[in-house]
Amino acid sequence: MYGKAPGTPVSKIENRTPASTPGGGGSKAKEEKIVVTVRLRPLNRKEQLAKDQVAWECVDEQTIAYKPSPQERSAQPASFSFDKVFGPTCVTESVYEDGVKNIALSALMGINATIFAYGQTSSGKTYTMRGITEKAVQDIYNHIKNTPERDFTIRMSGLEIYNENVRDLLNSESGRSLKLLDDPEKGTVVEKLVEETASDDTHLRQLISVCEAQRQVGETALNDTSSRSHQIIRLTIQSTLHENSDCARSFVASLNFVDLAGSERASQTHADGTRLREGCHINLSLMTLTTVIRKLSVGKRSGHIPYRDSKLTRILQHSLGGNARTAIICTLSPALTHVEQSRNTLYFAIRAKEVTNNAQVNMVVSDKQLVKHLQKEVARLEAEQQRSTDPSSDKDLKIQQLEMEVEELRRQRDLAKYEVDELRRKMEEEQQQVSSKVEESTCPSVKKCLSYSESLLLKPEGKDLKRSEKIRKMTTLRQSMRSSSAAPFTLMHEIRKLEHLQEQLGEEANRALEVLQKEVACHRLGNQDAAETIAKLQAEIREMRSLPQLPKEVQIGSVMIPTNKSVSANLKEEITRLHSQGSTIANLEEQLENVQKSIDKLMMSLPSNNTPELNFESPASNSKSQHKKKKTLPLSPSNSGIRQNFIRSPCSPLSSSRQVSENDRENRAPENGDVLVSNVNSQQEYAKQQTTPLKSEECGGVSSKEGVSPGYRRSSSVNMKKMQKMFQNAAEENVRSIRAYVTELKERVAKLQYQKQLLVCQVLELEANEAAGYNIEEEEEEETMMIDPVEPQVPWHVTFREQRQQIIELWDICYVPIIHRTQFYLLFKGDPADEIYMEVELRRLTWLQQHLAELGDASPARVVGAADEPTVSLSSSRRALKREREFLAKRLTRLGVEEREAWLMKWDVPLDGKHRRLQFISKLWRDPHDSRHVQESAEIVARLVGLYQGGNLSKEMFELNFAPPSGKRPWWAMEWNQISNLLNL
Ligand SMILES: Nc1ncnc2c1ncn2[C@@H]1O[C@H](COP(=O)(O)OP(=O)(O)OP(=O)(O)O)[C@@H](O)[C@H]1O
Repeated sequence: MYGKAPGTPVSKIENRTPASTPGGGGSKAKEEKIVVTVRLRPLNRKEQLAKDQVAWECVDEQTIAYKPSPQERSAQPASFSFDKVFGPTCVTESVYEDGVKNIALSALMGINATIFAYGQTSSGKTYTMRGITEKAVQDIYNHIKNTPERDFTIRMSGLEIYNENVRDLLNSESGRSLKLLDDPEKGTVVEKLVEETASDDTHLRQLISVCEAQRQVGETALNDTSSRSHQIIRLTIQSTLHENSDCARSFVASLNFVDLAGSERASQTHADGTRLREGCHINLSLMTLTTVIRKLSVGKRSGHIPYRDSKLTRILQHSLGGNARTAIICTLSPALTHVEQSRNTLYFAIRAKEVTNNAQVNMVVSDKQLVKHLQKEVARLEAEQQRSTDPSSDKDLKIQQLEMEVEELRRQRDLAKYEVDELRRKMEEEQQQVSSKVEESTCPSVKKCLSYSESLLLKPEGKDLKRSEKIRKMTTLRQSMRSSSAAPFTLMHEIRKLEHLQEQLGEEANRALEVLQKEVACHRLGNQDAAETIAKLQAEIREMRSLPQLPKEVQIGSVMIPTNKSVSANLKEEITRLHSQGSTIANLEEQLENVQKSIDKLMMSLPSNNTPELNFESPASNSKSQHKKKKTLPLSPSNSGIRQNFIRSPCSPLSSSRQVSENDRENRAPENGDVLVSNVNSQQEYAKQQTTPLKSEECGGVSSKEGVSPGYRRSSSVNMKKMQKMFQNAAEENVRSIRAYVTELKERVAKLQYQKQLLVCQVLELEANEAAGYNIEEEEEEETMMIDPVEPQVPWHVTFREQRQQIIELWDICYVPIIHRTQFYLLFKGDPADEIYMEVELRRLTWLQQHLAELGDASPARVVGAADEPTVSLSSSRRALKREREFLAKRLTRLGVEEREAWLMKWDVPLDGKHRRLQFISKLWRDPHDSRHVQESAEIVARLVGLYQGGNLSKEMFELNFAPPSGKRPWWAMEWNQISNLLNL
């Protein structure tokens, strides 16, 4: 998973700075120099036994200084400064705490981190990295324990690069070399590398120790357990806020612990065979690492950075000038014998200090998290929209209120019904009493009056009886009654009043029901309970209204108004009794008023008052059956014209709205209520109703025929069925529109969801493109910068020294003939004009070294198209070098005896040895890390081959014109294009 982790899927990364980013966190990518620390170990046992001297001392917490011997006059710098320097007495815990902890723990916050140990063999890299890894694991799990709000996942993998082969340390049995793949999103990926998820810290430690056990270790002269490979332990740490949180993103970062193999000299490690080959590979990759660091140290625009020249730099590309925080611990041996190696390590460290990284917080959104988050969001939006548009919650409340109102109405109705019954009963009793009394003592005039009245009431004139005549007769009757006695009239009046009250009550209840029904229909569509309640209530009210009314005909027709005093007194008594019932009536009125108020309140609470007009027309064919209903349910509002004069709820808006003007009443045909005595069953009445457009049906019925005036229509009776139908239709329409709206809302939510997904996809695509674009740009930049390099910040003489050192080491590794070395060494001494020669030599050697490392002792390659060109392989080079040394040994006589012996003594060659010359010559150019030795070797070789004589040294001999070779030349003197051919580039 190497590719997965450092380059956490680029398309899913978002640059964010969490509140608690270690190291202060910056916005987006944060530029930061690599942190470089130096650790000087104590002299080890071998060094102590060899009575080696301590060559270095830690001057302060940031400075390490070379301690030259009194007789030594070195041109090399004496002290070096770094972020932190740890002396021989410092424990690993301090190195961790003060040097790398901060960087290691960045990985917990989504920032990639890498910790390297670099140094010569046996300087203490493995020793240091073990301790550092252990401390970091401990801290990581402590952090996890103290951060319960996040879920952490730690995956671990381990690999080693041995002889430029990548091996899986968690799956070493496979034994095969893993391939490196280039993923445009993830960077370099190690194919099929095993990655284990650590269940806890103990498990993680076990996994790490498995890796360490699998690592290639060998014995060398300097270290019994020398690491022969570069080891990389990688932890991938991912953390997410808990499920219930709204955050859909996770931090993800990799933390690399890199224990490099030590740089070493074959002569010091006495490497041979396998060790020599290992050393060759180790040095090659360390050389590339050095070159990468050197190039990065002068700025990323300093040209091509050769990450791809070694597997180590390829895998760690992110950590070297990329998206990671990096710490390098350079380990040093204090021994004087290793001073040159230590110095080289310090030069490397100084370079590394200049490298800038761009670490950023890596956040990923997993598909699962994204879907979950979007689902939540959609649900939230749906709920929000429903709340704002669908009044169902209010509706429920209103339905509840309505149900309570219905209940209250029912109660009041029962009460009213009971009181009406009571009244009716009492009235009947009164009636009987009065009748019997009147019969006993009726005077003829009264009888006449009553008979007149009776005839009037019982035999109505029909439609040709003019209203004015009727009124006139009524007035005459009343006047005569009044003149004879006011009591009977008052009684009659009271009776009418009572009757009217009853009717009014029914009417008001009827209206209330209409309103209620509308309400319920509107607010609780399809609510069976409410519909049933209403139907029941309606039936009950019908029943109440169909109760035998105060029988007007009988009541009035049989009344014999008494003329004598006793009768009058009796009547008065009765009237008083009736009056005493006023309170009952008042109660009724009050109750009605309450009902009215409740209804009014309901009306007010309606969302809108645009109640449909009750304008229903019935087909004529229905009129007969409707008429029948009318007989039993005479309580329609249209019947209340005159009754309004008796009782009116003064504060009822409904009542007032239904007021019919006196003129209207005068101009229309008489209604049921207009006649004092009516036989609604009579054919006449039936016929009258059939022809009167104003006739309407009670409770179920009709209204009128076509052509009636709107004003009248409004007051026409309500066809309940039709009304129900209409309400039902309206309700269905409402349901339809609400459904349509809900569907639209759902569509909008779906669209929103889709748009969101689209957006996420676009963002991912954009990021991917950006990542790809960045790489292209980077490549282009690299190309451009090769043509137009930016001024290096490091002074030329420093660069020159480093390059020369690299060249010298490469000569050694590649078995380059020593005469060539000598010539080059003596010619190029740091003149700025030499830069190009240095660069070419370095490149040429680097490629040769790589080629030789790959080829090993296999069949030598031949220059393409040139059968007579020299061939190259490690063994052939070694043989050629041997021949050259033999040649030089013969020339040793060119030195004077004295001088020769002095050299032999200086280089510990016995003066009387049989092969002393060859022995001496074999020591030439043997230690590329010892500058004094290199200098002396060059001087001697120059003397032996006469390089100083005749000024035969010319820079041009190191041709740069890349022209095809003329004639045979040694392979090491080939031009660049020849080497390219050789290497099949
Ligand atoms: N700071 C130290 N204090 C005490 N002993 C140390 C210290 N550093 C290293 N050593 C010891 O020195 C020896 C060599 O150390 P180590 O194996 O870590 O070196 P190395 O740099 O990893 O070598 P190589 O590159 O050959 O693997 C070991 O025995 C180790 O215990």
